Amino acid sequence: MDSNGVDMKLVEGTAGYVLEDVPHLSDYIHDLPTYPNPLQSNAAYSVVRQYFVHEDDTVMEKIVVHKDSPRGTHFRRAGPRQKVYFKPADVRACIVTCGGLCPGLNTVIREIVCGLHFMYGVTEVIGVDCGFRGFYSKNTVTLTPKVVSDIHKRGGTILGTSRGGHDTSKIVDNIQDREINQVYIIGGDGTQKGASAIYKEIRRRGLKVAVAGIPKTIDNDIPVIDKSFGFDTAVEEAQRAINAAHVEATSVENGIGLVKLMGRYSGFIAMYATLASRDVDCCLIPESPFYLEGKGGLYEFIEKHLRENGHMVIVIAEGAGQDLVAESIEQQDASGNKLLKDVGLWMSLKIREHFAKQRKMEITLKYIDPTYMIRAIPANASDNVYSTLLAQSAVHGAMAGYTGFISGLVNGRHTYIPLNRITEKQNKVVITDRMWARMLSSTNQPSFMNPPQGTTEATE
Ligand SMILES: Nc1ncnc2c1ncn2[C@@H]1O[C@H](COP(=O)(O)OP(=O)(O)OP(=O)(O)O)[C@@H](O)[C@H]1O
Ligand SMILES: O=P(O)(O)OC[C@H]1O[C@](O)(CO)[C@@H](O)[C@@H]1O
Ligand SMILES: [Mg+2]
Repeated sequence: MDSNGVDMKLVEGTAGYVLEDVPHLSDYIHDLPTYPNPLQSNAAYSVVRQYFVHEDDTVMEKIVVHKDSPRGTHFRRAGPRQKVYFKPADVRACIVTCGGLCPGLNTVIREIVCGLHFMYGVTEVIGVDCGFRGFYSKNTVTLTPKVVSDIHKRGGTILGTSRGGHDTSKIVDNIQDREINQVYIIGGDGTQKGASAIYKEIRRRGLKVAVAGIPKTIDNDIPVIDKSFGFDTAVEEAQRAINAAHVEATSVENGIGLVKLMGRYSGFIAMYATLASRDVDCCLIPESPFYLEGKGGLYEFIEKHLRENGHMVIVIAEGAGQDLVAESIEQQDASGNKLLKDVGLWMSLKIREHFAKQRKMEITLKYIDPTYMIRAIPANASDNVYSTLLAQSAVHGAMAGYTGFISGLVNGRHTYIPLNRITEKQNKVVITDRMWARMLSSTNQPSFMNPPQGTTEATE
């Protein structure tokens, strides 16, 4: 049993080989008919040698091994199978998008619709309006290749999205009422927990409905997968804000450019944007606590840096330093996520206040908050390709009868990962790993490891 009380499908082999397999409709519905995969007669694919994925193909989770290491955990390789468990004419698919926006959402929607249509001949695809609650409180939209043909060029999601409103039983009732038999759920960690609940309820009711998740998270906080779609686009867009901060900071005496980037619990966007830019002198993320006052603190670093260089750029992830920003009431959004205090604004006030009080140095600070600008844009070329492949993998998986899975990239290979595996924990920057060290050595910022006594607490 996993921590959510779901049976894990483990297959063990020699030398410590473990396959963490994904559920299949035939696990709980017996004697399901199968059909030849229509791709066999598809003009585009029929010429491709070994187009179908071999039953036994799996992908290793850890690829750095020692001579005597066990072979370890593997995931099923994604891709089309020889046999499918749905007759195309019988498929009635739906797509829903939940949680915050992310570049590439429309591409995933487009490619699920086009993949189903052009690869499998499925014509009935509906879009659920505005997230999970759309299953029972909104109308649906019909999705055809024509409707979605150019949506990948637009940011956001044409279906709309929302937080909260997940009522498993009502959602599954609706799936049953509408005779939907493939559910594609695009969203982050919360959404995939919702997808897992839907899958379990569908299985409890014994329905022939495949549930496929496509992980979406601009924060890159989904574990196991190499990275989430839209992440690169967001990092790229963040460069524009950092460049502006740099231009502002270098154009005045003792200029400071402060940029706040997304990252609720995970600082990947801030870390990668910093590494990409090289103009950043200090990067602050939720995983690495910092302090302001005293020896080794942020103020000391700023002062020293300004004296030596005359300007500086600071990038802060929205979830960083939340313990420092004093406020009494903790608030949550509709999904139960902690509502963050505006650390960027707070920090800009604190730095200004500190230097004004100290009277040693006059500074000019410009605060740039591009929060929503980095996620409300269309995917760049590489994220478009990535989103396309994730969507196609999800379609192949659902057609092959797999369920309760997400399609995800593991060590550069497309795989099917059990839903429960990615909802158990969040992916975070490990500050004892080499990537954080690379980042620190690019900025030369303090590690903030040894706060002097009495300076770590909220300062107001
Ligand atoms: N534990 C859970 N069980 C069932 N549904 C959940 C759970 N957590 C969240 N959800 C539902 O999933 C949807 C999206 O959740 P949330 O707002 O946390 O965004 P997310 O998918 O984590 O995306 P992101 O955080 O990247 O914006 C909401 O409709 C919420 O009700
Ligand atoms: O304002 P919203 O839509 O709730 O989204 C903000 C949150 O969404 C995220 O981008 C995750 O999708 C977080 O980084 C951020 O805290
Ligand atoms: Mg989330």
